[in-house]
Amino acid sequence: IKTPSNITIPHRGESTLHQMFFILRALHKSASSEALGISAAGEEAIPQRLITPADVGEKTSIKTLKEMPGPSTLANLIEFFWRDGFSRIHEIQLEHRKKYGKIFKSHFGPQLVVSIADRDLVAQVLRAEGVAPQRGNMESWKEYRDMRGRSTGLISAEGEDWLKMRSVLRQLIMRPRDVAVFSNDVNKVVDDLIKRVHVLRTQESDGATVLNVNDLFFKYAMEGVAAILYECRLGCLENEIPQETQDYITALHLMFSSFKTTMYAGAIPKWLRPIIPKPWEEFCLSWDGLFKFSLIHVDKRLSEIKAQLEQGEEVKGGLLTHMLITKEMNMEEIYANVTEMLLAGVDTTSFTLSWASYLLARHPQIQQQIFTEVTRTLGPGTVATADDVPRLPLIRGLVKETLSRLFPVLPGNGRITQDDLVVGGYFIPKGTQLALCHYSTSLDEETFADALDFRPDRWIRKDSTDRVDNFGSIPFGYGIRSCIGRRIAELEMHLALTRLIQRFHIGVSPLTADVKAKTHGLLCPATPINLQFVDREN
Ligand code: HEM
Repeated sequence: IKTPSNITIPHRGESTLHQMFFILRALHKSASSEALGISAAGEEAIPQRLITPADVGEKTSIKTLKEMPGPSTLANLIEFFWRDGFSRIHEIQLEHRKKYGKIFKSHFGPQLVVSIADRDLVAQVLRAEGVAPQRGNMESWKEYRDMRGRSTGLISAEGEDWLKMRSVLRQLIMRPRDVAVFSNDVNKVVDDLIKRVHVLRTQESDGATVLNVNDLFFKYAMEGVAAILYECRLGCLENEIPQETQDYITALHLMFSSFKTTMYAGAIPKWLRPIIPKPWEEFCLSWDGLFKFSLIHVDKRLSEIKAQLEQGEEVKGGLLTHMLITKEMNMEEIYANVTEMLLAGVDTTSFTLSWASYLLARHPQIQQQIFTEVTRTLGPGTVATADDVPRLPLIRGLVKETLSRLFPVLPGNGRITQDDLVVGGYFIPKGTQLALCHYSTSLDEETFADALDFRPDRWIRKDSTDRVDNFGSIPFGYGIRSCIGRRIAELEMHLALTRLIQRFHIGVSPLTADVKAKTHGLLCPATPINLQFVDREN
């Protein structure tokens, strides 16, 4: 980015920052219906505006929410609080889909959630979205920001505020070609990932095993996304991690590891906070840590830019530089957005890489096919860039089969309806919290034959009409409110997996039994994945 010399750089004084947990938050909130934007009329609602079946192509007569099947409040309480349903949200989706059908309702205290577990109904809901869709209730996020005088970012913002920031950011990182320019930066991080594999495996007696690969991929994902967002390196993959980076990791872990606690931060009414202070305190503490880290890095880049301008030098840079120079967002909005993007971009990417490596290790023949494709396409030892990825359909298929089907890291998503709707023959009043059940749709045999099989080649298109992607698997969401970091995440995953497959034969360590998934905000491994990385002969 070239900067005209007359440009003034804003300083802080001038301006006022996939789990995942969007749907979990909605599911677990016990805030009042009003706060949640649920229609006051609730289940018994009579349409304010007459919606005819023809509006949505329905042929049957419209039923009310009261007629919709679903588990009772008591059954839900037992499921979630007694049988630890929080860690089995994905399995519960499948069970409820089987028991109640494509669309069913659940009560969580005063909160009504309508779950949609069908590809076509999900499509109908998302296609009917307005200009600023709402995912779920973000009151606790907003409360923290108001308390500290911070701005909302893309995840937490709504309405006009969201629309404004989204329109800035979507110009910058939504298309593959926007992020292709980061190939070299990401590849430098991949170099360090490979070096780290070498270091870690020497620490084990077989000289091949990397214990708990998610720890490695977490550091890779954080380093990769920060290289793009902050335009700097954090040292996550070094032997000695710098203290400020370590502090950030602690804050991030606090946010996710004490997931239930931080989730309850929003669920526990304010008047109960003096009696049960811990959830809210931890919630604030972890946000403090996340924001602090962003402030350090954004301010550092700002100082560098100012210094360059003072020297009369041309300012070149990436995403952050662009945001700082164009001033399309104020400083608080920049802090909030990089903070929320870093938060959204690390665990989502690292769990997907862990699951993809695990699947490769469990399926040596498929791994060999992918290796053959990579070697034939790139030639031995060539480092892939974003431009090569379209020529590596099995690498893309590997990510899709992992993320879009077997282990969708966000097993569900949410929407609050912004208009009265008829879905699946039921009238759903404006303001209803919907849960879109991606885990169950991604395993639906009607959409994916042999749905439980790991087949990256199912994603290879035979011709231009042969579209295998559809609403049965939308791991990054859909439409105007879909994941803004999708292309960044894909770049990081494609480049890392290609290089790992080129360099190593990945096998399951004898220390690893069958690894099951559990929901902990995101769909993550229930036990550590330990893998062997054996050098391939080139
Ligand atoms: C495998 C990796 C990832 C997955 C599966 C994922 C998935 C998702 C999903 C499902 C949503 C909600 C979309 C919707 O409601 O329709 C979302 C939103 C979001 N994601 Fe990601 N994500 C990933 C990586 C990233 C990365 C790397 C970043 C940032 C660099 C990021 C930033 C965001 C943000 C800011 C939002 C909120 C967008 C908005 O509300 O406008 N994500 N993501």
